[in-house]
Amino acid sequence: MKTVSWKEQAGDVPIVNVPLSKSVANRWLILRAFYPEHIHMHSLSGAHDTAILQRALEQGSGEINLGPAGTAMRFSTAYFAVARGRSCRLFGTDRMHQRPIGPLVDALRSMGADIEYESIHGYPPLRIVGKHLRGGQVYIPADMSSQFISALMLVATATQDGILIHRTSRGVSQPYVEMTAEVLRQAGLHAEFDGPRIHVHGKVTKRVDVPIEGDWSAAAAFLAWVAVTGKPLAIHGLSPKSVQGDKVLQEFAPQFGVVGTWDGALWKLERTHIPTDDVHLDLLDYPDLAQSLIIAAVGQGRSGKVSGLRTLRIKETDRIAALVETIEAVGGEPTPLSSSIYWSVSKPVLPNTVFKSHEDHRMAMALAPLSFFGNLDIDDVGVVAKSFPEFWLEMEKLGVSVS
Ligand SMILES: O=C(O)C1=C[C@@H](OP(=O)(O)O)[C@@H](O)[C@H](O)C1
Ligand SMILES: C=C(OP(=O)(O)O)C(=O)O
Repeated sequence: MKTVSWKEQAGDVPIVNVPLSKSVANRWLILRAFYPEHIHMHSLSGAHDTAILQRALEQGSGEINLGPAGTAMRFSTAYFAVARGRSCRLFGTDRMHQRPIGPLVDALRSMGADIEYESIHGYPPLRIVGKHLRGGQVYIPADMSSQFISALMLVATATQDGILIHRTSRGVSQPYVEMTAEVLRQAGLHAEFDGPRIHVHGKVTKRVDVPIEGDWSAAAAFLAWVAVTGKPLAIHGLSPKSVQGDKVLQEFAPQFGVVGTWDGALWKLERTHIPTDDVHLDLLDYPDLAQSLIIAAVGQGRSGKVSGLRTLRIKETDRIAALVETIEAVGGEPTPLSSSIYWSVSKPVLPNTVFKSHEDHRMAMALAPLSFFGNLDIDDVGVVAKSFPEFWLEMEKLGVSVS
């Protein structure tokens, strides 16, 4: 257990850094595994999840531990399914074994992949014997995780004919699919969309120097800090024209009374007022922003409703349940539904209780702005390393200390 405390800072507006995007890095790692001669990554996200995927690809066979890294598990499943002549067992944390993977396994098997469930049908651990796959058409529901679609897209280049993916239901986290397509195009591959169909084909034939990108998802915690505390800051490392969907934070900021301006490589954030209306957001496309934005609203003393949260129940923890617990702890009244949450709150009050991060990096980061109201006890602050190992060091620049 650690106590997070905040002290008013004097001096210039602080500049915080975001890590490199783990989502972008994870895509390039898969492509580099197919094309080590062509794809050159000059720096890598420090996120533990990215290190986990890198290690898994280097290990190449045998017992492969993917820990809590969901994207790494999904991408590795597709990668090892097409890794001819190699056998592996993919496993992770207990929570990983509760996160579904069935639709991806079904799609890969429909192309001839050899994948077996070790215990529960539809969930890791998996046993995979890599084979050469022809590719062709696959059908897959898109309403559980976009990572399944991205995984298929990333391995299409290793199949003989490429893959024509038919999405059989409305997609969640759609910008991540577009991010995958953009990365494929940057590598010189073809990713063509036609309604629910995505056709991915081609081979990498030229040298690619991988462009680096700061992590927009990580920026949500800093936007929330400004929204709750009213203290300005500047974020270094982001690009307004990123391939990441979470750059939508630029559009969400005004809903929290926060003005964002670009000054060269800095995104400067300043709160002009706390809006008096309720917060209404649909985050179907931006699930990773939910915790920070909801706690930002609660910290501003605003009620609201956020929809599009279906996938939050199957992430590092049941994030809807974790949010309910947090909102209740500060005196709000949350109502969870299957894919949304609404709540009422007036002024948040810090209770004498230990907040739980539920082994979820985004929960720990989202809690940070509550330290504005008093000393905040969190059971596990180290969990941030999954995507942002330097998070608490960056928060020190804002006057936050962890002891
Ligand atoms: O493809 C990716 O890099 C990701 C896709 C999203 O997952 P879902 O598609 O499962 O919502 C997101 O929540 C996750 O953090 C990263
Ligand atoms: C859901 C996340 O990651 P993953 O699915 O890769 O575990 C996340 O980083 O918020």
